[in-house]
Amino acid sequence: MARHLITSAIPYINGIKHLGNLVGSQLPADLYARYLRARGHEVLFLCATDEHGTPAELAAAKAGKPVAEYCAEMHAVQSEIAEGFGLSFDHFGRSSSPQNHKLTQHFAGVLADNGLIEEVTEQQVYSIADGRFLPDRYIEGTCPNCGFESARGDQCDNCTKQLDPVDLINPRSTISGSTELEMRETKHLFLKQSQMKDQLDAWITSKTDWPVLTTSIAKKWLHDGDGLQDRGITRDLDWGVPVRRGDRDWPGMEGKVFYVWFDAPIEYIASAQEWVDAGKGENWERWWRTDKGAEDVRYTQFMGKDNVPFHTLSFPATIMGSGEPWKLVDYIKSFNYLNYDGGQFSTSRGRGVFMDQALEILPADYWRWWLLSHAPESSDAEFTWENFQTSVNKDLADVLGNFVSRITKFCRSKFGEAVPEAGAYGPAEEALIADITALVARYQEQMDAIEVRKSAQELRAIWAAGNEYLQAEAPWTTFKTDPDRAAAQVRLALNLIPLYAVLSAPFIPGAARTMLEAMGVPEAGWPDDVPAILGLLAPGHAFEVPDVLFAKISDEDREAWAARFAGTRS
Ligand SMILES: Nc1ncnc2c1ncn2[C@@H]1O[C@H](COP(=O)(O)OP(=O)(O)OP(=O)(O)O)[C@@H](O)[C@H]1O
Ligand SMILES: [Zn+2]
Repeated sequence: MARHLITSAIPYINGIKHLGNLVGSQLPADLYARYLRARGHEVLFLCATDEHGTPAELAAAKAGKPVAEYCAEMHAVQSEIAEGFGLSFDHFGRSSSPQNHKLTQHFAGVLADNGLIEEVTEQQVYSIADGRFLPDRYIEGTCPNCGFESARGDQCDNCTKQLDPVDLINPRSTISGSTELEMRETKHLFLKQSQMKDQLDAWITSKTDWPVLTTSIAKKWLHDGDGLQDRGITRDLDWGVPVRRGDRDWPGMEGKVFYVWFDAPIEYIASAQEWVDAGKGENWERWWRTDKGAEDVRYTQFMGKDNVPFHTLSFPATIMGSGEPWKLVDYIKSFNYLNYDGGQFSTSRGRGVFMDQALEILPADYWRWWLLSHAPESSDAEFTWENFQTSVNKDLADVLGNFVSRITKFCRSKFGEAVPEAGAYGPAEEALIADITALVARYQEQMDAIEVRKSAQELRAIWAAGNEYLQAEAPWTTFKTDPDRAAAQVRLALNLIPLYAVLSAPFIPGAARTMLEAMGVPEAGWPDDVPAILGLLAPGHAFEVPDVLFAKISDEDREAWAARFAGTRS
């Protein structure tokens, strides 16, 4: 047994996540966590909501709520939807937690003590009416390029030109509408990542088994242009972790908060503290401190490609720069993007299918299966309704669902709802057992390597082997001439159901539970010994024919959903 710490990139708080977010972070992390637990390992699987920053303030303002209240509500919403998708977090924390405030301030303090923080004076737009500095997104004006009147300080949404707030004609504050703006000096803290470039480079270079997507992004940031740059880690905002140097004030930094990307990864650690403080576990340090028991922990992170620079460079710079014995990540599994029907998923534009809507349409397992079996690993992937319909109908309904339904119903009609006793296994059965044993070994190999699509392929092959056996041996035909032989065939096929359930549970936990309960073995464990597990259901063992595991998606449903999700969410 090993100890595995698993974290998923923490979803941003400003709305319900789409299927791209899900497959790019939380879902594959859940797959891996469920698999490792099933293999008997000790797992701590953490996630949280990422709650600070300007977009949270803007979303709260749009909803007409104080930002703290908005975040608390959205956290509850995301938490419930995560449960709906079967995401098996040990804790789903909040980056706004007191634990994260304290830890973020602690890291800033030790980084400063180690000479890795620089105070930089900059010019920034200040709104006299609002009494505050304005982040770029809080300034609007006329685009100097195209004349669009609502261009933002960072970009014009009309002509897409990247802007600086000083470029805008007639700039105004989006908070008050005031045009009384001026440039003022403000001080910010910078993390001196450039000083740690060689150390980070050597560390990344040593990770020869990491996905190329992960290391190539890290190398690009390390070496492109002028190389790794220092990074501003503070902002002039109200909402966030107040800048303090450990538990001391930070002169000159009053009223400022840490930049959201500084405190968000620290929440991975704080979430473990929250987990203990919520009474769900003990001793978080044995997961996070190599001087306090974490030296044998294997730490795996999951995220989409845009998060890679922060996890391969900025967060490790924080950890290494602290000089304290915190656990560094051992493996970063990153994903390309899932696109939606010829375009991008987009939260801000409400484009695509969102997690709450998905669950309104179909149970989580349908989505989990499609998303994981089409995970954007080696390249971007695309969700289309045709592809979704085809996969669900073929893999889930025709292969797995049909197998379970066919054999349980046939047994009930000829032998009753108990495993038949007569007959002995012959060469066809021995061959199937050998095949399945080999396939399970391959499936485990892919799961161990976190090759998500390949794992799904191997699992599908295991399901298909059972179907092919039934097709070839046709117990319904055998029964007419040799009922004892048919009994033996049915016995083996019934025994495949718990095996399928346990192997499939990381992908489709709901259907797996239904299968195990129907077969009367709710606690069946991982098939470390496949031939032995295929004797789990002894002759006479009672079962029930389960309800339909997976319904087929009709053309009418597909067309209706495609139409419903063609536009944007209001
Ligand atoms: N289309 C996508 N496909 C796969 N992963 C994605 C996609 N979009 C975002 N991600 C990943 O989802 C995780 C959660 O993202 P987050 O909540 O920060 O939203 P985001 O990156 O702002 O995306 P969006 O603005 O589209 O919601 C991150 O790891 C991110 O890399
Ligand atoms: Zn413009």
